[in-house]
Amino acid sequence: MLLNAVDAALARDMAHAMIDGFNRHYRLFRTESARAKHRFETCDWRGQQRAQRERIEFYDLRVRECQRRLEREFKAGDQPMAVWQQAKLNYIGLLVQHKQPELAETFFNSVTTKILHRSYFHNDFIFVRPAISTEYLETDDPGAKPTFRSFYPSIDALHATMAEVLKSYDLRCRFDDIERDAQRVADALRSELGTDRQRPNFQVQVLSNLFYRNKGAYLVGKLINGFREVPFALPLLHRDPGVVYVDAALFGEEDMLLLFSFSRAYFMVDMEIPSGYVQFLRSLMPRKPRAEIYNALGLAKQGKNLFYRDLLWHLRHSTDAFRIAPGIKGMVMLVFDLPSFPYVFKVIKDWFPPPKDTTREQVRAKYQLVKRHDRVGRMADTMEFSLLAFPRSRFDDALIAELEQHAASQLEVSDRDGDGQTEVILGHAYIERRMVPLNLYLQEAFDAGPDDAAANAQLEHVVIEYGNAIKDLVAANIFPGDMLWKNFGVTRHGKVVFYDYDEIEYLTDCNFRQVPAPRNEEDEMSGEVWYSVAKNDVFPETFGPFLLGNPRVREAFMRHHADLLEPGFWQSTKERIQRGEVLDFFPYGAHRRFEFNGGVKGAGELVDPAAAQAETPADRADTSTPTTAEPSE
Ligand SMILES: Nc1ncnc2c1ncn2[C@@H]1O[C@H](COP(=O)(O)OP(=O)(O)OP(=O)(O)O)[C@@H](O)[C@H]1O
Repeated sequence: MLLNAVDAALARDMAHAMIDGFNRHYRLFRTESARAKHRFETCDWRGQQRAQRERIEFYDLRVRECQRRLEREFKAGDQPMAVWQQAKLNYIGLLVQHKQPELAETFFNSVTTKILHRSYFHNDFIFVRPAISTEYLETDDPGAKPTFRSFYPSIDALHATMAEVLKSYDLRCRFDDIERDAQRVADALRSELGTDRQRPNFQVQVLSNLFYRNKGAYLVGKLINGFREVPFALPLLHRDPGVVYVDAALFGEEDMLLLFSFSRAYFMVDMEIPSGYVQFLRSLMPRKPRAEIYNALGLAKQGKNLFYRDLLWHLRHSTDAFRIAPGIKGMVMLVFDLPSFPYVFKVIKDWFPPPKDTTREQVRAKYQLVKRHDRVGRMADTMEFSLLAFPRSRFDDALIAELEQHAASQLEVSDRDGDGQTEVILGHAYIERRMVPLNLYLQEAFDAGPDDAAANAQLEHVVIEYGNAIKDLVAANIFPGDMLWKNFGVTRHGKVVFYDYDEIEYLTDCNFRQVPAPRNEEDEMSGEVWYSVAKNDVFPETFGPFLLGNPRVREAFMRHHADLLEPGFWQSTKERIQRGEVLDFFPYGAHRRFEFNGGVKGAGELVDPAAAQAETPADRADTSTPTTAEPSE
């Protein structure tokens, strides 16, 4: 439809206002991410954590600002479809030379749906698929570093190249001993190559900016030898304030997946061309969806947008049915999944049976707390959706009955968009990665019987992991509240991760108490709690009966984690946090540290099985082993 001159100018101005809004957003996002370097250099750990938390809010603030401007200056909500269509076309024109076109498209969607959602439920104005390609995008700024850089060492002089690489980041810190670190990294790289001979195409490629998270900076790249590519990441830590060293060399897709896990805080990286970073990272982790990579880089809305596209695509190419998730049903959350898709969908129930004493708002606040908190590799990240629509034909009847019974307020079964298909529309839902519920995982080991060595090893491993998960959460100031096995899941890497957030509290808000001695025989024989209990009182000695009914589990647990049943452990951790200690949680075990094993991958596992399991050595070794996570103050 042709627009008159006034409307054409309006559409053009709307597109400009929209891109101004996005550019302001990305400038602030990038500046905050770039400042991570200075915070790392000056050991400003509290500042780093604060910035990580606060950056999460940036997007919604900028979307609201832009929405207000469009409504105020252009009465955008009242404009006819033709103006919106033209505004979108103009916007596409503005993205042709843009360096973050995919993010700008998502921003357009966010602002547009906010303004138009009341007027048009079904609208054609958003970017359902990308209009602008991000392929081969690179910086035009002659002074800027490209997204990644290549170095061409010889296999025997790898250490010299690695020293050059380490220096190239211009960190305003002194390396403790750069020659030693470069040598260690070169040795580790060579040992990864094994007996492979050097091929003509032998190079090291590294992303041009470091990845910052909490107390660490990570150099990410790959070694290429002929057709073989070895992904690697080098964690840099401070030995003393201002003196840094390379703590370990992480290799291969599995190590990268742990580094970029959905259960950790988002990285801060200064990226002019985020799609270039994503593409490079994807070459290191081909099985990780791009949605999750964007998430890990703190670009959560892009992650969510891509996830939703992946979900629609998956639905289009699968035929299985949504079903109630395996495991023990929640009292607060109704959980379902699609067997062919590796995520679960969680809807808050309309009411909660006793002893649950919470509200929908409180549950949402707890999920929000987790989103903003450092998840330390032990809490699953969630994406929050409203008005999620699925074809009714993909739901089994038992699940619909369950939704009608427990979450009717969130359920609509209708053909709202008038396309002739009945849909299930959920008012609000969380989506998170699917894991194997720990109770089911343990049951498999029980079913195999006590003589099955593999099952015994599996049992021991997850019991150790379970205790480690709790200790990590506790060190991060999180009291999980409900620690039953069913509230934890086991990831593909055998890691135990917590996912039930409705009862979590800050550790510092809890009061850990010893069970008082019985006053008389009546107290002693009483099956009831005879002593007074205040709201946030916790009695660690009472955990045992709930958790350790199975003798095999009990035996393994008591061998590794008996301290969890003593109030002293909890109290002393609480005191450390109250003293202001900032602990960090590193995405690799103690056995991977150069100073622990000389940098040889796989060595050390035999030295101390418990430490080898541990990904955060400091926190459970607060007394003995050298640590990677040291208190900052
Ligand atoms: N990420 C996940 N992967 C696999 N299964 C999951 C996941 N999250 C939840 N579940 C399944 O759904 C069940 C209920 O989930 P969740 O613990 O979040 O609900 P809840 O209502 O908060 O539980 P509770 O009654 O213990 O408070 C779990 O016991 C588990 O079986």
